[in-house]
Amino acid sequence: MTGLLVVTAVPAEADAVRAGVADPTVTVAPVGVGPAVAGAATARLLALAEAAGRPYRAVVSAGVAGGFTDHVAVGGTVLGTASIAADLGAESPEGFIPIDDLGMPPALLGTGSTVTADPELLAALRATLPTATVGPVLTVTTVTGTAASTEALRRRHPEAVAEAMEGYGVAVAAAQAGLPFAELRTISNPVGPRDRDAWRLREALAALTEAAPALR
Ligand SMILES: O=C(O)c1cccc(C(=O)CC[C@H]2O[C@@H](n3cnc4c(=O)[nH]cnc43)[C@H](O)[C@@H]2O)c1
Repeated sequence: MTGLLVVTAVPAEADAVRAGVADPTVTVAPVGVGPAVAGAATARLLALAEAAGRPYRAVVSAGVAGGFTDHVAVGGTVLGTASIAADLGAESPEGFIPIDDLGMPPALLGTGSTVTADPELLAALRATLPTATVGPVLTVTTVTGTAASTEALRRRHPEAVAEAMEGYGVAVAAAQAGLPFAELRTISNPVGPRDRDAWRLREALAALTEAAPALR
């Protein structure tokens, strides 16, 4: 039976998702932190399943995230409409230039800096998680930790609801395998100046378990 592949960064997130998933066809795999390792590991899992004659039918990147608090509170649940590689591009004296605007040949860009969530998969998740906040989720390779970089991200992506470190990488792996993709996050901390005391990891992992039955 083909199933859904849910990838998390760390084992604690995978355990939280498994604790709530009821569907036996769902596979939950912790694949590592950051878009490169998560993307490569997801691509490998998809290829292995395909070679074994049991291809996955869709991929979800799940885990905790920082929330843009004008959109979502700590402890809240987020569904991504798109996963955006927010720091993929070039700096300039005039500001950040996304990779899409650097004039590269389209064949070198792949999906560009944005992968849109699969509309049907997103609609199914929204139907079972009606209170989730819905909007773009940024993928960053450096956790935002100053007021200035938070403001810069907000200016460039006013609709973004959260930032995390894997979604875009997982999304590219899914896109290259021709599979539907979505991102599900629960908020462990506000995006803003670094403050480890503001972290609510336990609450975010509990919220992940509560959201997990939607993964089916
Ligand atoms: O030491 C810190 O200041 C710090 C702040 C936020 C996150 C971290 C991590 O090491 C967690 C990375 C891990 O969790 C996801 N995540 C959670 N919150 C955020 C965030 O605000 N910005 C980016 N990623 C976040 C991420 O997907 C990673 O898997 C350390």
